[in-house]
Amino acid sequence: MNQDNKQILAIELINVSRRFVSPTGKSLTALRDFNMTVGRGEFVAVVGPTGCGKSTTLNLVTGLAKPSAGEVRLMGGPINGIDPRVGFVFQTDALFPWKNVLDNVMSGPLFRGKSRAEAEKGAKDWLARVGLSKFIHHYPHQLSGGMRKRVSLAQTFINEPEILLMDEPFSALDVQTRTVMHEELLKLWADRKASVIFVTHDLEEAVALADKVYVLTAGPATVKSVYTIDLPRPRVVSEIRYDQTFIDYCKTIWDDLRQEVETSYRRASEAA
Ligand SMILES: Nc1ncnc2c1ncn2[C@@H]1O[C@H](COP(=O)(O)OP(=O)(O)OP(=O)(O)O)[C@@H](O)[C@H]1O
Repeated sequence: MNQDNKQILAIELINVSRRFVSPTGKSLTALRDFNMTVGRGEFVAVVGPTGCGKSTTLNLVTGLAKPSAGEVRLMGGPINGIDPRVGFVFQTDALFPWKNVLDNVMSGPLFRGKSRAEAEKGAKDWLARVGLSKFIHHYPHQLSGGMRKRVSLAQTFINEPEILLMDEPFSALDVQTRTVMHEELLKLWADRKASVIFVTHDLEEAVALADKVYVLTAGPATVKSVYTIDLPRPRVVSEIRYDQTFIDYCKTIWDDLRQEVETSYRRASEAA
């Protein structure tokens, strides 16, 4: 990558608004004057109260949705539909239940025109990296939640995404498995340094993983504050939570986020 390319931002949301029309015909503004930038290789986490507009932000970056106003840019250019440079990991697995683990991971490269031999070699390599070599002939229903999530990571990383969008990918997992998955994700990410937007409700997860944490306001979401997380890498997620700097970041950001969470709850109870 030459110097000029490095300076081009991976993702830009510039003065973006996104409005929806509800089934009753009422207009709802989910995002308002929203600005966000993600540099090349940067890991950005997004936190905000429930229903504020976090997933809507990701949908705009996928190209599945268009902004009502403003502009979304990827790698310095406009978005034209679904971009092959973008990978996704969501809360629910996108695994094909009728395919075994190997075939699930091979499906992306095959779709992108790789030969069966190449796809199989790549899939086996990635499954080894996520510790699932012994399970390649298993079907998704024969795996634990953590193992399925590992398959999802292999399925995503095999396509070598330059941009990785993650929407609460680990929220359905138990606490211990989540910590293991955090470590795995950071290891996979460190090798290739995709540019990441990671949406989560879990502030500690955001601080442990990210270079920057965006705090969103209660809906309509706009950016309330951006924190740079100056914790050294590589990070050991199971230990970082005892680090005083980590605790200080969590406290400071929670003070900021709590006001928005309270606003959101107050509005919900007024509406009820
Ligand atoms: N397709 C749609 N049509 C109408 N309203 C929508 C649509 N998608 C989202 N919304 C509304 O936009 C707002 C933001 O939704 P969004 O899913 O982005 O929030 P979120 O922060 O990701 O929520 P959560 O924290 O619960 O996951 C919500 O009020 C939601 O009801």
